[in-house]
Amino acid sequence: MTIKFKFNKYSRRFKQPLKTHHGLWGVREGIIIELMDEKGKVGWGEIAPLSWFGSETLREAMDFCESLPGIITENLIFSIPMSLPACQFGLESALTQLQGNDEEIPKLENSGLLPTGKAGLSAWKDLVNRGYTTLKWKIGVDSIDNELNWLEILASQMSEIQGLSLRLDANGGLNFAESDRLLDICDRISLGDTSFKIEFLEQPLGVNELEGMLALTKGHLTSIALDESVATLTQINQCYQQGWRGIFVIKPAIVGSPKQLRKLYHTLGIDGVFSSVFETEIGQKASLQLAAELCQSHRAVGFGINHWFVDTD
Ligand SMILES: O=C(O)CCC(=O)c1ccccc1C(=O)O
Ligand SMILES: [Mg+2]
Repeated sequence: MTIKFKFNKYSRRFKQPLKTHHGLWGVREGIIIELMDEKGKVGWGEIAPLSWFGSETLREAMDFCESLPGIITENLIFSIPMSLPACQFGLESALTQLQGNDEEIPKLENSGLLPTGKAGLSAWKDLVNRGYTTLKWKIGVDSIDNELNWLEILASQMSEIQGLSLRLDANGGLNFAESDRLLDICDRISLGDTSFKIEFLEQPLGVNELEGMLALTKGHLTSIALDESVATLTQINQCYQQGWRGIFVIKPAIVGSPKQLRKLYHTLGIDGVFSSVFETEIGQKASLQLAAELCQSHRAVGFGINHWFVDTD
């Protein structure tokens, strides 16, 4: 079976740049893949690299696409190297759609992403009005004292509505002492309230500080989730081997081959939270199908990001 291969670069602007410890991000660029079989059936896929998170760069993904012939095979798709994880995802999910193995977009509980910093305080209510009960707020950007103050305010405001929970994402921007202090406060907030919970703290320390994060899990009630440390399948495996049994954030669009992710997920039996990389609807659909298939927990997925784009909502 031969498959026609086409690709197109896209660019989408955010209403406001996303502020994280990695800096400001204002435009999402990626590649849309179109595969066509001999009968003219089409399958769409998306390559949405995030090089500051550990995937290949957009340039490397473009070079790879430009190196491919106009007619490819299934074999080629399953031989894309591990060094191009976003390309593995994009072409494999396009193939899945071409072969008709994709289903409807499943309805999963979603977490809404708040603007970073003080802006989160005036934005949470709007997201709750849109139906979100889990929200995520980025930290590790301002001074720890400011952020801890805002957290106390945000938590006390949110706890006035029954059944809400909050995720914190430091994007590796804290040190051990700051994380320890923050976790103490999170524990106290969650213990003191029967209805409001801080679900987890995501990636408090840097990518290579697994030992510190293992140490932080001891002595705190609040869970820790790895994100940047487990951006790719290789990293998931390494962190598991080094003893991580906490939460793993899985960003399907950059983690690598869906086929290999299925295998690893089942072998390790991990507690995963599936999350977006600001991909388009095409990448989101393929990611959410994987989340619905693999995720056994009742954790919300992190795809509440469409309100960030200029051309949606
Ligand atoms: O996970 C979510 O809930 C939203 C997505 C998100 O936070 C994110 C989106 C793009 C790049 C990095 C991250 C991140 O989790 O750090
Ligand atoms: Mg994160």
